[in-house]
Amino acid sequence: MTTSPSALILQELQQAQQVLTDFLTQPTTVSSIEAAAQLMANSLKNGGKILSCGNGGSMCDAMHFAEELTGRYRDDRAPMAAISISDPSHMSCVSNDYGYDLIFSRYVQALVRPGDVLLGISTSGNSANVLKAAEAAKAQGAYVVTLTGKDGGKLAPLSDVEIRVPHFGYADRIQEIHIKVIHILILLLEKHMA
Ligand SMILES: O=C(CO)[C@@H](O)[C@H](O)[C@H](O)[C@H](O)COP(=O)(O)O
Ligand SMILES: [Zn+2]
Repeated sequence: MTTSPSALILQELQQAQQVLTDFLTQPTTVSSIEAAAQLMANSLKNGGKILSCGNGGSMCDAMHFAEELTGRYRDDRAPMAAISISDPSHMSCVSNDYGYDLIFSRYVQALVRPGDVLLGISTSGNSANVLKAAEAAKAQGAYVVTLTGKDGGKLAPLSDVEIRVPHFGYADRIQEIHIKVIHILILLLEKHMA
């Protein structure tokens, strides 16, 4: 029996609601978002910057995060120092010459300085290029904030602050929460920096 479009729509929305409820009731959720915003604000106040990275939809989230800091979120305010690792010419060069796993870490090595923050986004917590970026950031003396899913994967132990969506299904449900967290982080950063 095939599912009707209306049943499918309801099923998708209800599942999204359940994933949000599970995230809300997870004991670490509020404190981890608060800690991530504090870490980022301290870095910016000390002249640092935030780099963000991820694959596929999570690259779009990394770009979304950075552009709302350099550009604008809700209201007018001073720009904040953030950049997503998403330059296609850099990514094609590094994947062609060194391998796809190094596209983010090489950028981190080039630009990240002690006290900066890397925001690594991975729904599985296991994408090799995000893991290598986190390792490179730590080696440069920077902090690592992560948005993960499932059990946090190998990215969890590399994180100074991990914000995890404990959903074990498809990536899209996890990403839907990640974008909410990204907007909350920006809201908190604006309060810290005001
Ligand atoms: O946007 C989506 C799924 O919603 C996809 O493009 C997804 O981001 C890609 O499959 C990524 O490669 C998944 O990587 P990750 O989240 O496991 O690190
Ligand atoms: Zn998607």
